[in-house]
Amino acid sequence: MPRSTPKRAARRAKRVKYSPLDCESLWGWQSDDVASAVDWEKLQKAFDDLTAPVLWAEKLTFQKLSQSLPLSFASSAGSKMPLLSMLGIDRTGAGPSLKDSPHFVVSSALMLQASPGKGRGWFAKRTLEAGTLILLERPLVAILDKEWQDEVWADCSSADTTALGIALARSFSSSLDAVLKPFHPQEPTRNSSAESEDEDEDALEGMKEATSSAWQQLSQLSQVAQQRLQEVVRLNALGFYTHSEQLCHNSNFLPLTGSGLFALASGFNHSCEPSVQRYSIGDVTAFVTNQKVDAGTELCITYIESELLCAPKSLRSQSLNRDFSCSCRACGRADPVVLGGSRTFIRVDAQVQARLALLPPQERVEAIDAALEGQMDGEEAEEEQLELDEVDGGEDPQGPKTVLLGKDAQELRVVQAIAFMHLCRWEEALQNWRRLAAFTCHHCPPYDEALAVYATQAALCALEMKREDAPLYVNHLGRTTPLACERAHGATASMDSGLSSEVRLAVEAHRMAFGLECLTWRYQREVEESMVSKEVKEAFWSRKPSRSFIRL
Ligand SMILES: C[S@@+](CC[C@H](N)C(=O)[O-])C[C@H]1O[C@@H](n2cnc3c(N)ncnc32)[C@H](O)[C@@H]1O
Repeated sequence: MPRSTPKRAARRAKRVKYSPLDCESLWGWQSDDVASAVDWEKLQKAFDDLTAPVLWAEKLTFQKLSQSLPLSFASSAGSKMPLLSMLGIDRTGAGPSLKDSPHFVVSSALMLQASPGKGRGWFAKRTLEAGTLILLERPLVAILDKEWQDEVWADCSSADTTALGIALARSFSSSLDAVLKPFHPQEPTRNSSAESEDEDEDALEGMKEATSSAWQQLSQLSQVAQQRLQEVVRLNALGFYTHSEQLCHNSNFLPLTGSGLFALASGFNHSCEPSVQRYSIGDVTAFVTNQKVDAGTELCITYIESELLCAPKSLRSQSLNRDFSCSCRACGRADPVVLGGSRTFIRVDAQVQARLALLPPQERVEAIDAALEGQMDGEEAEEEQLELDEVDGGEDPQGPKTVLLGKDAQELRVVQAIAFMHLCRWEEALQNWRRLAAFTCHHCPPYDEALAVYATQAALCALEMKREDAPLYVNHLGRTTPLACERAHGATASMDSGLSSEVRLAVEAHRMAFGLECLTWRYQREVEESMVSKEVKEAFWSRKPSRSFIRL
């Protein structure tokens, strides 16, 4: 794709109108029960309206997105809270003129307090059950990835935070100090550059030119203010990604991927064993406990991709790349596999997956079998030479030189499971989905969203197998006659006991990952675009147990 020149990018940036935001006037809702306080129907309808037109993503900007998705209340139980009061900051003005649209809904069980060795952090005031929605927040400012993808510097590793920094400076130019006040770091940190050594030099140069021209437009920003702003963004920005884990249609929502600065959520510290996970609907980001959290315990999220949490410690810390080393329980344990020195990692990224997807399904199945046995050739795999820190036990001379990390094996098994479904090999597909789910249960944080996705696909395959076995069903490749439909309904009633466990697992995993029951609207396209038959899709929805079914 042709990249625009820095001059053109700067001209375009000039045209975008940023409305200044003032933290004094921002407010939200504090409630004992966040999930019941929010008007989900309204949010879902607005999301559907936004994404329904064929070219909905054309010209979509963060500003348009945030204006399109309302955060409103279904119940009036709770109280209005100014943002700054939530952050424990005294307000200077005569008092906020609270604007109509709220920025967050936060649980009354949350408390921001000092966390030894980490600055501040969010703690639970009372015991929280797993699957509790504790915070729903939209960013103070954000930028969609598609808004800077044409820039010359788009390939630099810190491009997203640079873009966010510029957007922040433009939005808050009049009151930047006040806006940045609550954010870490209060003092400049040493490792202020996140640029990696192997960056493309042209891209880096382009980024420097473009950003310096953008900063020049913000002439009121002193060098010190610029540095503070860049640090705040680097250490607090959170990515958002709508429907990230979904397999069949996740690319439909790629334009909703971006980075934002969240005033309340930036109080969460990192752990490689996080007790809180997050998901987004556009820029509205939800935080949910994934385990029971006792009163007085700190609530942590992960700053790295959740798939990487099962990778060796040294890889986790390379990916973290912040102003601290993690000393969570997982980092205190020795890695189960001894790795040291130089290893070639087979990296299964989106390009590798796309290349595999181009193979006919049977060849794809075979290529992945070979890859899982460590025989992936350079055509299919991106190889990456990584120097690992020695971990306990030193280097194992017998150890493999080529390593396929668990998270990458997972990616391959997903592609293979989909290939099995293409081939109507439901039993093998089911085994893959179950294996994926089992790995997620053992190695990822509890109730990772991936589990809900794998369990959904497993349930669909199980239904499909049952359907093919049952003589009363017509083959899905043939036509369904009214008689067959009638008989099929009789058959599905008797299938309940055997299959409800697969479907129930999917529903339960989903309920816990999201902190609410939104299966139908969140997973509709995932199920609709799955390769199973129409009857199975209908059976899946009709078998969805009611809430009373679900043990929390
Ligand atoms: C988004 S802020 C989190 C809130 C921050 N502690 C505060 O006081 O505002 C991120 C910063 O918190 C600190 N931090 C987060 N997790 C940490 C951890 N596990 N150990 C030590 N410091 C941590 C680091 O300084 C990091 O750059």
